[in-house]
Amino acid sequence: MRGQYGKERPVAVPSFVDKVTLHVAGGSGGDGVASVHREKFKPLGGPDGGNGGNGGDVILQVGADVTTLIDYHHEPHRRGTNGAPGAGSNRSGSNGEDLVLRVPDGTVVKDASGEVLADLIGPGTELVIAAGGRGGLGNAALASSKRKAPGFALKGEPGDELTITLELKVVADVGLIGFPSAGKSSLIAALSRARPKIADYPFTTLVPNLGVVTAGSTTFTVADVPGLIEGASEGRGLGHDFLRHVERCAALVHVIDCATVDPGRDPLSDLDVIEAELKAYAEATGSDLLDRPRLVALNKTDVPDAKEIAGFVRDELEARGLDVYDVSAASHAGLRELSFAMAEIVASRRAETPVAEVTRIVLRPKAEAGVGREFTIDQVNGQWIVRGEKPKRWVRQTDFANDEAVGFLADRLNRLGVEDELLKRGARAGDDVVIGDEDNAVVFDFDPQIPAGAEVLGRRGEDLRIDQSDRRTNVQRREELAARRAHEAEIREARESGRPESSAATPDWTFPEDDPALDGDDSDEDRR
Ligand SMILES: Nc1nc2c(ncn2[C@@H]2O[C@H](COP(=O)(O)OP(=O)(O)OP(=O)(O)O)[C@@H](O)[C@H]2O)c(=O)[nH]1
Ligand SMILES: [Mg+2]
Repeated sequence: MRGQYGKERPVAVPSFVDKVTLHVAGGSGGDGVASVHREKFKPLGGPDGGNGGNGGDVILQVGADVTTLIDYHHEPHRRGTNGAPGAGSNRSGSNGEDLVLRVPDGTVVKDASGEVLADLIGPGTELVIAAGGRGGLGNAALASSKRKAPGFALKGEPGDELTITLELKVVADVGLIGFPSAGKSSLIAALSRARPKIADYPFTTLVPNLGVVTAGSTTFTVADVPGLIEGASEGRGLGHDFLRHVERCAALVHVIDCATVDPGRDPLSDLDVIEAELKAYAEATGSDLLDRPRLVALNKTDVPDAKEIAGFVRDELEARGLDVYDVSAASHAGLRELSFAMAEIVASRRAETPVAEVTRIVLRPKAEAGVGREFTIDQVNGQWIVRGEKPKRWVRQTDFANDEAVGFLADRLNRLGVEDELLKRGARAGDDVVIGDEDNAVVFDFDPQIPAGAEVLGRRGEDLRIDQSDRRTNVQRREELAARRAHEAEIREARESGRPESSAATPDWTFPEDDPALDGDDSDEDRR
């Protein structure tokens, strides 16, 4: 819509949004880089590729001054900033910035299936809803004594990505409940500075209004929710949706219209209808709403007939154990007593409940492979499916265009015991081994004979993976070295004396000079 001067005219928008669907994604981690230090007269320096920065998280944070979710209604896609890639000369990429999404107190976070992930209460409370991806290691960080100049780097990982719904449950101390047009909005307007819409037709209030009331030394909040009618708990009228707003309240006030001219309605039956709705709601949702103390405000007593009706029902209500107040939102009669009664309940409830501490909630991915295990292997349709956080992550970090990087992945998987387990389970060479997310899986040919890493390939005839399991001590190494020297001397002697060397040519042991099992650094790169 364009106004007179071509400017955007403000479009009417709902001012209170209490339920939104949001798509959140952590920033991607930056790629590590493979680079070799270059200097004059030193053409082949060491690896100096820096690490990629971590992607930024998406964080939900309760803000004391935030009252609606409307911003997310307008912009439902949010993501953290990506980490920057590493660079040569050991320069790390910068980390992506976290994206902090401020939400109102009382925001319930659910996943796409409707499962509650968190209930965010108390200003400052935070939830890391989508973690950023880790940056990949550069080749400098991947170098080790067995892999002096890696020609590859790890890729940054994508951040978590998920669809959530945010639902606002008003966190108020006192909830006003009652039939449409009972005068709930009028009452909150008379008690506080809230200025809700008031009209003589039902369902004037469509979303809750909050007001702040001070009585004596207690300051508390009062929520005016949309009118309830019979069947509300089954979705009639405005339905379930707003009953959840009174769930958090310490006390409920029945606002009863004593001036109604509707046939078939009177204060007692109105109260019964509302109570039945609360009960049905509590049963359907498992809420403990029925435990809340109740007050009764017999409203509109400025109307003579209404004052009389209020007098008739008072005894009956008190006999039910209820605290009853004659009030008039119009003349403000009885409001002082009512507000002090509310304050008293609120104060005693506050004294019982300790102040909620500011919490930071971090959702960790559930251990996919089960407790205490790094991975699981299942056989499905003739394929071997390897599941586990680490294998999945390592696959994401691998640059499959680089053979050395693929070898490094195979090395890591073997160190974790994947190959051993596959052999144990009866996998044969040529079988498909699937690792990774369903839609992002990588299929390998199982080939247990081929040495894993590119550098491992450099030493022909040795299967280093066998040696890895039996770590040798330095004493053993020295002994083996001495044995090898002796053996070489034997061969030399044999050559010099013209004897055939065949008998001495194949020692029955191997001596990798650079045994990967002796590198203490492997665990560190595996943890990334
Ligand atoms: N005479 C009189 N009229 C009142 C009083 N309180 C509210 N009303 C009138 O009752 C009508 C309904 O008032 P609201 O405050 O909008 O009622 P509500 O309970 O918020 O209604 P919904 O939002 O539709 O559920 C309006 O016309 C008010 O002016 C009162 O104390 N005395
Ligand atoms: Mg209202």
